[in-house]
Amino acid sequence: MEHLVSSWYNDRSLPESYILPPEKRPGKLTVPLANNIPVIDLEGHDQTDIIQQIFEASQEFGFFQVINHGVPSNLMDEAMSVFKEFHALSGKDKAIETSKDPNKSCFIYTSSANYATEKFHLWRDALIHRCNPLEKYIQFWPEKPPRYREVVGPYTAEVRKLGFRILEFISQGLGISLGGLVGNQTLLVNHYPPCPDPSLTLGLGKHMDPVFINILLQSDVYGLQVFKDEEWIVVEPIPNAFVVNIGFPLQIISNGKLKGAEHRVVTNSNVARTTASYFLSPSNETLIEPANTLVDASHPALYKSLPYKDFLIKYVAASTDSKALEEALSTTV
Ligand SMILES: O=C(O)CCC(=O)C(=O)O
Ligand SMILES: [Fe+2]
Repeated sequence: MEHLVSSWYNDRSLPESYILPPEKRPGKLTVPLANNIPVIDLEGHDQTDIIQQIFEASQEFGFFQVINHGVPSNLMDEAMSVFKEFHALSGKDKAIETSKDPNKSCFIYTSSANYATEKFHLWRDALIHRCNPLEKYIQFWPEKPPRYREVVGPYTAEVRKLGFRILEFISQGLGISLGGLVGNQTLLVNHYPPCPDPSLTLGLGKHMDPVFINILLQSDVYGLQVFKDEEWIVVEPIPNAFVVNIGFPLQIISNGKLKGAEHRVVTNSNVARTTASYFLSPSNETLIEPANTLVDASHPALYKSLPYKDFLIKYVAASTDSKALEEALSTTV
């Protein structure tokens, strides 16, 4: 675990292997707050209104935030505390706590998971584990910090409910049913320590998520940005909100109606940032293809059809280059 950024970053300048080529550097670190992504109140409106707002945000931005979403705020705070405590453990403890499953349903990595082969590294450590069914996977989760399982069990159960509820709203907006297509449900706890030079590196490079949706707890530290109309816009931290984003498989299934938004994470030099992504992914056999009901003579299928497991192979091959992925899957090139 000697490579984990949190094991060595203190008092060091940025090692060369973290310096991005000029065209990949973050550029302006302060980006405009105007034109920010929509904040949707899940309590304050009738269902039709909520569906409409989610649909419009998913079309225009591929991103929105939700408030009054039903996940208790004390559970969100406690989960964030244990996530931070986990990343504050020694490298040795983190290695022990994430090696309980020989099938690797829980593990820790740094940068992009291709540490050994990548051209440059990213300023991030990540804990990842499966969440559902809970009885199957919880035995492989960390036992340090001592409250990890006790807090993260109920937290993931609540976020899962919220995720399915949002997927149902999206289903209704599209007129198709997505809930039955969900396979893996995964928690990814990202940690970005304070960085000696945020202008030269990134926490996460520009990417689209290869999942249906991500329900993100982003804490109170800025860092997440969305690429829209050739500009980076900030996803402002809002107390007790979740950030939701649409992944590329939903862009395909919706035949381009919804947007699998590109996003990235910038670092900062003052404080550590910890975030937790809860991914709802399609099952391996799900055909990732434009839904029949969304294809007609005036809306031809924009994408080829392939099972999710093969989609993932193409996703990995494109190595976060969304244009290459679009080209690999498009019917028109
Ligand atoms: O840490 C963040 O703000 C975003 C994380 C993210 O994009 C991801 O986990 O895919
Ligand atoms: Fe992401």
